[in-house]
Amino acid sequence: MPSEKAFVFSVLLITNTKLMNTEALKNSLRDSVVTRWAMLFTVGFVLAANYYFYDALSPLKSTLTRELGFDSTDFGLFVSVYSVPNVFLLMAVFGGVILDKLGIRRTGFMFIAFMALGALLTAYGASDMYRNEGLGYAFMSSFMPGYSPELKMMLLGRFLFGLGAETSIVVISKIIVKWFKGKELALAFGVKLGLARTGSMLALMLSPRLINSEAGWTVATWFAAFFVTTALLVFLIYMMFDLKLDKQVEKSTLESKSDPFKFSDLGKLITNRSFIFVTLLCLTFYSAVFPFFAFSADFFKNKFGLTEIQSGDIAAMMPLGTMLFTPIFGFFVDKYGKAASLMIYGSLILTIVHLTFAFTTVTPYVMMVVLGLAFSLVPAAMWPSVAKMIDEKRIGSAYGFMFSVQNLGLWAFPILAGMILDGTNPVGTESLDYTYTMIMFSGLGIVGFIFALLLKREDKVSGYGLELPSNSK
Ligand SMILES: NCCCC[C@H](N)C(=O)NCC(=O)O
Repeated sequence: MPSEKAFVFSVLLITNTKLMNTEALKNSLRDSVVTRWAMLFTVGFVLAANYYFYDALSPLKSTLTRELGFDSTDFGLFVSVYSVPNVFLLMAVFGGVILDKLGIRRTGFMFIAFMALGALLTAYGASDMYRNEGLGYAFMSSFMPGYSPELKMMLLGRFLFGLGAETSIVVISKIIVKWFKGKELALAFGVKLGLARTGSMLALMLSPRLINSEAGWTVATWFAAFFVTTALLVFLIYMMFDLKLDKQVEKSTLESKSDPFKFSDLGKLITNRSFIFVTLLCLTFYSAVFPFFAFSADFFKNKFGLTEIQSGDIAAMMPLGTMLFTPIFGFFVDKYGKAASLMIYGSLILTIVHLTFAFTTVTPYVMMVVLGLAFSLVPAAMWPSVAKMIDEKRIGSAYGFMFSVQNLGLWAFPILAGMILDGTNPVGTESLDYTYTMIMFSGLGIVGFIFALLLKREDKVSGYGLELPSNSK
């Protein structure tokens, strides 16, 4: 019968197409171990440049005071302005939404370009060229006389850098999910973070050495800015591979584009209790780490009477530790799970380290490595856990939302740390007392610990399987 034949023919056709699609999927670029790890190292370079620039001026706090007249509050303001676009303009949220809408290539390029522009402007603001009545100097001198024209130009640069930097991290997180979901996802996140921390470590070690260059201390800021500009070029290489993968996957799976973004999606995020606890842990934990890290070299210099180079080297112990530990914990999470428990241990260790810094003189070399342990446990477990709670199509918006909330802390706590320092140390004090600042960071650690406990308890109800290995979910 013709209708029967037609039915059998269509069943055969569908089965055959499905088989072909599965075959093509198997052979897509992401299935080549070498290619997907090469992609990770390519975007890891962009991340390393991002983190390098973020930390490049941290070991130069006293140089900024000497050369540009910054006090601790100015320095805190400079560190925190990075977060202003992400908190007050919700740039990381919009960046995530734009990412889910426009895709990885266009969003990535646009936001890394912002990073490069911001980095170049910051270096320009500190340069002799600008300070000798260069372009924009007169304008920056014409308002808010309480703030120097150098500080204002550098704030503008860091604002633009922050606007690009956070969204570019969201883009890179989505890239990792795209290439590694269902494979060694947590390990990939661990290596990605290890590469990012390489940037921080290099910044802490190189910047205090570059300020002694014959061409002057600003070599340190220009070097950082050119590193970021190179990252923009490196991202172009990634874009070519991303395009190729999309063509393969489109052909083979007839996969629909991601659904258009709806604001109700944000509503879904903020009513997901596990997501809320992980976001609040992200806010408190990172507020106790990054703002502390920005002041850490100056803290060691003041508390232990060290030079700029020695203090930078000690501060660099923390990212050095994380470069080793984060991939190991990532591997552990993939294989054995226990992500929620690792976040609890990480928060506890963080609190103990800060209390030790506040009240003892235990050698900072050891404590910074221990801090590196805490700073590996939580990130290695946290970021892949989000991919278990949230659908891949919404992962950009989810990471963007978390980053915006986290940036509230990265904005407020450097300013608070600077104000506490200026407030508890009379003007002209030879060595700054950091005790109260460290108590503030310890308090954040304790609150983070509570959110980590709540997250683990909630996981038993929600069933996302945070305690289970990666491929079992
Ligand atoms: N580069 C310093 C700020 C980065 C913050 C970023 N939103 C983030 O959380 N990255 C993950 C990490 O563990 O570094």
